[in-house]
Amino acid sequence: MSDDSSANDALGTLRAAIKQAVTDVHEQTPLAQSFTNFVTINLVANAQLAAGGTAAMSYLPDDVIATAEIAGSNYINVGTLLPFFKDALPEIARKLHENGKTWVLDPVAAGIGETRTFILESFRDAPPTIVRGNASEVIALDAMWGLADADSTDPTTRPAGVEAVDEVDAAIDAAKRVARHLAKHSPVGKGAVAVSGAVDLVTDGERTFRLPGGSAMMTKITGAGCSLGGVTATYLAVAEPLVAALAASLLYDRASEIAEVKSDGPGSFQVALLDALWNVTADQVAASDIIETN
Ligand SMILES: Nc1ncnc2c1ncn2[C@@H]1O[C@H](COP(=O)(O)OP(=O)(O)OP(=O)(O)O)[C@@H](O)[C@H]1O
Ligand SMILES: Cc1ncsc1CCO
Ligand SMILES: [Mg+2]
Repeated sequence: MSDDSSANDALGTLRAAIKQAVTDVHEQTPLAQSFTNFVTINLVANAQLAAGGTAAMSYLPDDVIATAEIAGSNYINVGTLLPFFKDALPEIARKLHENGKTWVLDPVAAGIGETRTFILESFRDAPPTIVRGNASEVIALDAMWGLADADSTDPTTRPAGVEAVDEVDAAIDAAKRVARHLAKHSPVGKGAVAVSGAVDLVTDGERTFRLPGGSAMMTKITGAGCSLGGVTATYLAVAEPLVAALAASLLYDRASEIAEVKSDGPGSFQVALLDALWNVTADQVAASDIIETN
């Protein structure tokens, strides 16, 4: 840990809140409900359990809205789309908003296809509390919601399937704009954006942090990002958005480092990742490198 001394107090407060969030999840086993893709649904639920929370997967609006009454937070991931999602997801977002419920969005493959674009655009005025995506997805969402200045363009950006083609740093300005937009509409008055990659980036629109570490093996299993979104919702059940996003991303970085050492390829890596999510301590998460940036 090598924090700049002038920033020590603020970072110290944040570390204490991160440690508290990890501890609270283990002590309170909060439920985070997920409406998530069919590729990685099992990993999402298992990762939420391994982090200390509980899971429930729902798809029909009345079921999602009823379950949200007993859940601490919620998670929506648009990775795989079915015809009814086009009506269901805008309705679910609107009702979560009306009912003052917090939720995390993973805008998987943002920018691809009319249906996905329609759904993601509908979230603009009933937005999530946290967006967790890769750089390409966050850049696409910022553009879709029209948050960028009219004169700023990013010619390198294009839809990227479910994998990122953009570097995390290319998404800093977009992430800050999206975070400020989320905060404006948030039921808890605050929002956050987590951009994953080799060095993760987390911002609440005011403060921005780089989180180094993790494992490149995360890109060799499916659902590392999806399950990180689910675990972010687990933490959002007990903590404010910035703390939840930081705690989840840091837990994933520490757990994936341990899993890489213990495993022998993608199959055993996924198993080792679940074990490590379970075994990493609140102190280990809170002691991680956190680099505040502009
Ligand atoms: N090159 C890398 N080195 C270290 N960690 C990485 C690297 N790439 C991704 N990660 C980690 O993997 C996790 C998921 O991030 P990633 O950017 O792969 O999400 P994603 O593209 O949405 O994944 P998916 O869609 O497959 O679920 C994060 O914890 C991130 O820190
Ligand atoms: C592979 C894949 N396809 C749709 S969602 C998903 C999981 C990773 O985002
Ligand atoms: Mg993804």
